[in-house]
Amino acid sequence: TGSTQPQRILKAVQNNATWGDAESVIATIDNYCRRKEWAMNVGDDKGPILDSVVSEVSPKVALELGTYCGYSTIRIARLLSPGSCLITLEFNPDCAIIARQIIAWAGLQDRVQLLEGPSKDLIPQMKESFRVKSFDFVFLDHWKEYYLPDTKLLEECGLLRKGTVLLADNVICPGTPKYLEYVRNSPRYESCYFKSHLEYTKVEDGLEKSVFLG
Ligand SMILES: Cc1ncnc2c1ncn2[C@@H]1O[C@H](/C=C/CNC(=O)c2cc(-c3ccc(F)cc3)cc(O)c2O)C[C@H]1O
Ligand SMILES: [Mg+2]
Repeated sequence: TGSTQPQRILKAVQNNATWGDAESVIATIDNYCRRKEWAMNVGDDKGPILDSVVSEVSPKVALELGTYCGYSTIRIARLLSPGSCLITLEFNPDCAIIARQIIAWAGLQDRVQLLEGPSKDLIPQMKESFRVKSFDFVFLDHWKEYYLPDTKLLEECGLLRKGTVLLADNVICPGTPKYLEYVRNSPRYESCYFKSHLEYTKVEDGLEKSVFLG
């Protein structure tokens, strides 16, 4: 039986990246996915936009929906100030086990809490079980049809506060029409679109930044 894509990405990191060096892990994954095997990482075109929004918000408590191999987890966590934390949700155990190793290779395991399970089960546990008051920043990059229901769930659970920034990947490709319609038309959000490209391609894609107004 062959290897999985996450296993191959981990091997590339172990063979090419410097232990404890997040930048080298990011560069290794981008090189591997651009030259050898496309993978659904936010990538090196949209990545700097993610970086700039995270740096602007400088969140104390951040949430990521959809870890996959941990590429965007590392992009976000490397920018967090000490004492801040990123909670990332992943329901596929095979992805989770790989992501934990890639996050550790980058030396960021102390700032990241990877929780295994579906977002709809984990989000309602955030206050009681994970002692989260509210999130300062949320990165949405999981199955696209879950962006809208999970945003509504975050609202209902009181996990968004005045000024919380939501940043959504893939609003053009594959596309998240119901989510876009919601955040662009709801009076409770101030939204803007950052045009870019689908990772490792020339296809248009972009990130939607939406500030919750309370
Ligand atoms: C509900 C829920 N809870 C927890 N983890 C969840 C979850 N839904 C997915 N996940 C986890 O996130 C990851 C899934 C991410 C889904 N992302 C995608 O489907 C995705 C797809 C593309 C894409 C674009 C053009 C093409 F031609 C083909 C693909 C590009 C991207 O950047 C993507 O994020 C892995 C999965 O186990
Ligand atoms: Mg994506």
